[in-house]
Amino acid sequence: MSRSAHPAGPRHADVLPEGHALPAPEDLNALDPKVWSLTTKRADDGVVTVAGMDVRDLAREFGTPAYILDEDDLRSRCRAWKQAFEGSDVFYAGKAFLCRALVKWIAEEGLNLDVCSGGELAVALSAGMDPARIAFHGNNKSAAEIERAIEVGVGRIIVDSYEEIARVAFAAERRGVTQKVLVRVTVGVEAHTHEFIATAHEDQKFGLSVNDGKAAEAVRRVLKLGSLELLGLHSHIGSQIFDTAGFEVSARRVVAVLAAIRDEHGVELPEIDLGGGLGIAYTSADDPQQPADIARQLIAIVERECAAANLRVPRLSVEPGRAIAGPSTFTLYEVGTVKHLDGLRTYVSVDGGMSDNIRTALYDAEYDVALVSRASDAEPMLSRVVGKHCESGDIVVRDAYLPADLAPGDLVAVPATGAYCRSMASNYNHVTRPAVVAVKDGAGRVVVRRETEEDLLRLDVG
Ligand SMILES: Cc1ncc(COP(=O)(O)O)c(C=O)c1O
Ligand SMILES: N[C@@H](CCCC[NH3+])C(=O)O
Repeated sequence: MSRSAHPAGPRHADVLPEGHALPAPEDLNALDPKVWSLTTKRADDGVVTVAGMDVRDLAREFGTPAYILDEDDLRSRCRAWKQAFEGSDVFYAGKAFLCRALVKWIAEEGLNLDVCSGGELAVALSAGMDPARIAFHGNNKSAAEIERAIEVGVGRIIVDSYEEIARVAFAAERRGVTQKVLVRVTVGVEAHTHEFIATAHEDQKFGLSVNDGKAAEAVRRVLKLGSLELLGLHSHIGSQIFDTAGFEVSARRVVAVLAAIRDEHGVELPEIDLGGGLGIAYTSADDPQQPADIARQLIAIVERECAAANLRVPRLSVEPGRAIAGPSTFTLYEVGTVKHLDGLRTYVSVDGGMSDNIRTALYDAEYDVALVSRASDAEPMLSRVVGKHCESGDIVVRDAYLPADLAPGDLVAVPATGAYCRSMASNYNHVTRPAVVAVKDGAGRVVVRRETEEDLLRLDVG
């Protein structure tokens, strides 16, 4: 199990015991390439740079906190997925992080896009994404969202309930079109990840169960409806997964359903989508799989299972989100206060918090953190990096070592925050959400601007 995603419940004692599991790193100035983006480096003067830009200049020009997105890193991950899944389709999962610049990058790199709300669809369309390359997800799409998706011609809708099958069929019929759909099936896999982000066990809201026959009934219904074309089946077992056994079981069970459909209806469905979920390294202790490895395993299983069932091999899709966006970005914060609690730990308060990264509070996620505006030879200091919110659970990094000479005004950065941080950001305490700054070849540009108080007040029309 990953250190970054584990079952809910207390994991750390408030005070780490003697010889605790978090040894101080040998070199506090080192940046582990596993968790930092491709072009992030510590220069000879001790200051960290990304895409050739000094983090102090980034802070001066764009303010803090800021999500600093390394465009070369993100694009190189798109390419790695595209190459690994040659002959299959890669849909980037926009829920991880979505903005217009990113839509353009993934489209240029040959990826398709998975959206799961009308809002995500709107961003994609406004960036000029070809609707035919969009897959529309969601367990409770509204009638208006379905209408719009069909009106603009999204390539596929992943249907998630009986009600939705009827709604999509009706909307397509009214428009006189045939809508391509996949049925989302629940294959009964207990993915090894945090319970909130596992999605293929029986007791949950997503999909239609294979075990209790609801998936088979959904297929029957879709096949009867002339305004729907059943492309195939979809399965997504969860997120931040390191153990690939879950993906393998899922692939095997989905192919078994294809065989059952062939036996019952005499049709061989042309596609399967095995979702996203590949874990990334949040700390040096995490050891994620590479896209090429996961591709090799999945393709081999699907081919083997199809051969055994005497089925044509369907076209495969995958939907990585975190594995593409996550490692590309670090959050840059300025230290505001450093509070030493005798015999306990040091609380380092930064100028953001749970409003820009809810993952620590929500999933007990673990992160790395480093002093980036200078190097330091000071002793390691057990620290908790906390935000500025009115809440004790406002923790960004639960346990980490920072140099003991850390002081207000220093810049610290938390790596691997490109996925599910800006996209889950909030305005708690009326804190404005940070900018996303894309850096490339020695230049930075704002791709999502920082919110202002004016933005907050614009919605307050009372
Ligand atoms: C249907 C679906 N596809 C893809 C993803 C992306 O997952 P991840 O970011 O873990 O790759 C998710 C989120 O878990 C999802 O629900
Ligand atoms: N938001 C979650 C993952 C959910 C994935 C979307 N189905 C996370 O930060 O890990």
